[in-house]
Amino acid sequence: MTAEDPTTTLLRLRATIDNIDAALIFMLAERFRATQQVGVLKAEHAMPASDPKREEQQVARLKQLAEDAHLDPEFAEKWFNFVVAEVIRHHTETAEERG
Ligand SMILES: O=C(O)C(=O)C[C@]1(C(=O)O)C=C[C@@H](O)C=C1
Repeated sequence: MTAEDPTTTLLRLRATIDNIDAALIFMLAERFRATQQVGVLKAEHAMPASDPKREEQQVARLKQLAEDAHLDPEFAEKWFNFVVAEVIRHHTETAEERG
């Protein structure tokens, strides 16, 4: 069996990366669609934008999942905190608009 040409290998791997990046964008869009509704619910019922206890549970769960998947748990936590900071920013804006 002949080895694959390095350029072909690179292109093949990049095609996989592109598919995964596209899936991540769709997943993130769905997540933000859900959190947008949470933001409206919270604003309408005068609930606080953030819920640190819930975040603690999410981080613990995601770090365990990351470990199981051989992904750096610290990276998983950083990713989560980055996304949640944006969600809280949206919630705060929604509360200001509706409050
Ligand atoms: O579950 C909530 O209460 C949300 O507002 C969603 C969410 C999240 O993005 O997962 C965001 C902010 C909260 O601090 C906790 C979780």
